Amino acid sequence: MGVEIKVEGLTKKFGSQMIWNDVTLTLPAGEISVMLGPSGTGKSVFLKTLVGLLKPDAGSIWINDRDLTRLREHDLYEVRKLFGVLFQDGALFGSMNLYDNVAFPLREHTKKNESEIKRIVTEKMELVGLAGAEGKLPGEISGGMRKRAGLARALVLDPEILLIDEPDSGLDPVRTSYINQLFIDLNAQIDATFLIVTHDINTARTVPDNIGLLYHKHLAMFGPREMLLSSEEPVVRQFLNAQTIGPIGMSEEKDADELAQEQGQELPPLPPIALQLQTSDGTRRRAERPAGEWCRENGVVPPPGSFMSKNAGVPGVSQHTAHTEHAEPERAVS
Ligand SMILES: Nc1ncnc2c1ncn2[C@@H]1O[C@H](COP(=O)(O)OP(=O)(O)OP(=O)(O)O)[C@@H](O)[C@H]1O
Repeated sequence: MGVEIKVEGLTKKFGSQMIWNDVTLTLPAGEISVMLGPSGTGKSVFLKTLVGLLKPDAGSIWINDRDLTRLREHDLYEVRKLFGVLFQDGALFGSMNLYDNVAFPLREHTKKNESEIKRIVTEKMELVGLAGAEGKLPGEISGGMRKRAGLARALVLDPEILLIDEPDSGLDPVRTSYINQLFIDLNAQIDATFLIVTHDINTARTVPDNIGLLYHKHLAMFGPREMLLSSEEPVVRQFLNAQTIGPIGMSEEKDADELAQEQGQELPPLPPIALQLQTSDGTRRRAERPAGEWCRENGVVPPPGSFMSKNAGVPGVSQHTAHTEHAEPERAVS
C-alpha cells in the first residue's frame, strides 16, 4: 500500500537561479497525481528532489514521519527503497538485455537468488506486457517498449511510491493511451502512490486523481482533478485547455503589452470534464471516486456536458482507447 508524501515549504535554487519557491502539497497515499507546468519550470527537478537525488534549499519532505531532507546518506538509502522511478528515456543499460536490465535492482539491492529473481522479473515483464522480449537489447525495441521495460525495472522492488517523468515523451497518441491505461491498471494492482510529470493534456485530464501546476517559480495550484478542470484561475485554465490566451507566453510570462492586447478577447467556455480512465478489467481502484463527487461536495457547477464521455474535451486532443466502464452514472452533474 502506498504512502503519503507531505511536502512543506520546499524551495530549490541552482546558485542564484530560483527554480521553485515554497512548494507545499500532499500526495495522498495510493492516489495518482500529475504535475504539469511549462518547460523549464522545474518538474524534473521536483521529482529528483522528492527521491533525494537533489537537496532542496529549504522545506521538508515527510514520508512515514521522517523528513527526507534531514536524513543522513545511510538512512536516505533506506527510504529510497520505497521509490520506483521511471526516467524519461527509461534509463536502460544499452549493453544489457531487457531481462538483465529489469533484474539489475534486485541484484544490486537484495540478496535474492537467481531463481527468485527470475520469478520476479518474469512477473513484472508480464505486468507491463513484455513477456517474450527478455532477450532483446534496448536498441532493438521501440520507445514505448523501452518505457515499459523501464517501468518493469521500477517495479521490481515493490515500490510504495512511483515517480514517472514524462512517460509520453516520444510516444505516439495510441501508445500514450496504452501506457496511461497501464498506469491505471498498475495503480489498482499495487496501490502505490504515483506522481507523473507530463506535458500531455489528455493524460492530465483523464488519468490522475490530483493535478498540480508549477508556474513562474511556484506551485500555482494542486488539488483533485475536478477542482482544476473546473477552475477559472487564468494560469490553470490556460494550461489545462492548451490555449494561447492567458498569462503564459511563449517564454513563460507575457509582458504588460501582450496582456493588454488580449483585453476584451472572449475565452472559449471550459470544455466538459471527461470521465476518469478506469481499469481495463473493471476492478475499482481504491482511490477512485464517483464522477462529479468533488464538484457536488464543493458546490461547483462543472462545465455543461461533464462526466458524459471519456474524451478529454480539448479541441485536437485524441480520444482514449476503449476500456471497461463501471456502473457509475454517466450523467452530467449540474
Ligand atoms: N543539476 C542542475 N544544475 C543546474 N541547473 C539545473 C540542474 N538541473 C536542472 N537545472 C535547471 O533547472 C531548471 C528546471 O529544469 P527541469 O528539467 O526540472 O524543468 P522541466 O520543468 O522538467 O522542463 P521540461 O518540461 O522541458 O522537461 C532548468 O532551467 C534547468 O536548466
